[in-house]
Amino acid sequence: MVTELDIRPISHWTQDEKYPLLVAGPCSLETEEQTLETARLLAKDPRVHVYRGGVWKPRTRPGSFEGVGEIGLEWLKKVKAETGLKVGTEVANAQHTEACLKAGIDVLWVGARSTASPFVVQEIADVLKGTDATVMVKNPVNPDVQLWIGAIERLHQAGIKNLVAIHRGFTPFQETKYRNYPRWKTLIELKRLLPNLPVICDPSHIAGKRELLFEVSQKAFDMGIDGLMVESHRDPSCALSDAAQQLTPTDLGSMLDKLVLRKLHIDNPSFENKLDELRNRIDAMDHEVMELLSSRNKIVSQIGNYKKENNVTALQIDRWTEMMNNRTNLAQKLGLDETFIKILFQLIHEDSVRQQTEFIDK
Ligand SMILES: C=C(O[C@@H]1C=C(C(=O)O)C=C[C@H]1O)C(=O)O
Repeated sequence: MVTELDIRPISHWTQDEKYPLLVAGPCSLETEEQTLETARLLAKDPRVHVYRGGVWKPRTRPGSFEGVGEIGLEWLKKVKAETGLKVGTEVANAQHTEACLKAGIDVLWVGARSTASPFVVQEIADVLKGTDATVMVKNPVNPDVQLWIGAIERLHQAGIKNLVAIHRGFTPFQETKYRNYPRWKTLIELKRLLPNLPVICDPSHIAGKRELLFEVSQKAFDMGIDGLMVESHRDPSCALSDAAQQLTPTDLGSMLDKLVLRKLHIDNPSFENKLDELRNRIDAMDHEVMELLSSRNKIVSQIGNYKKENNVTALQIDRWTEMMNNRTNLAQKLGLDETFIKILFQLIHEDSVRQQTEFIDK
């Protein structure tokens, strides 16, 4: 179900119509000096809106650097006073949230592990009730769009209107080149279900390494993302957390220079006309594809009928294997992506078998 939540655009709280939103800063605040020096370097770039810095770090296993705690909020206050940047940090419970409200932290975000826990999100929302806080919600660690939406709804029910979702990738279940694999189809689904929710991308947690940051960020802009949250440290080689994925403020600037920003729409009638013409052709083709699928289905049910009369199984594994080989060869010849064709025919085949078993067992 598509829901129209009363969510404000990012420009409402950044007071800046110049998209995209850029949130940058170290993974963790380590010392007052590191906090301020990194902030001074980042503040030189007018593209940076919010200075981020982790104060309470949710670490996978105990024993690693778990953040400096509340003293970090004092350092963020100094950053705000000195540079004029908005400041933000991650909150993972009611106590963190209260401390941030007291310190006047402008932007709070809920981390991926917290988003996965409705109790945690609710406790944060309860503290924020009645405030005009700005809250960003990272995707849960698993690609569950409803859980992500649920967290956003809990905050919205508490009256929070400055909401932003952050795509930071999902925990991989097998070896991938990413630390957390990006799953653009989950993002597309989120945008479909909550059309007015701004969404930004955290390429640092997706990439896990500096070298991949550019390609992930560009892909995010190609998908129409509203901004980026990027980890940046004055000297990443000495960072106490996420050393491999942070950029110096200078390298962040160079990366931003190279990124091509794209708009959802442009005001150009001849572009619109050409697009309409091509989209009409796609509509006609999709129509034909569906008519062909419907005709295919009729043959599948005729075959189902014969199978029932002759007590033959619905699933015919030899025929299916032969078909798969034939379809993937054809995909190659036609320049179609083999994996896509495999998945497409798996779906078609699954549906045929479902139809036939339902009919045979009736
Ligand atoms: C249609 C049939 O039944 C099943 C469905 C198939 C299909 O959708 O093409 C192929 C093999 C069978 O597993 C058939 O036996 O040919």
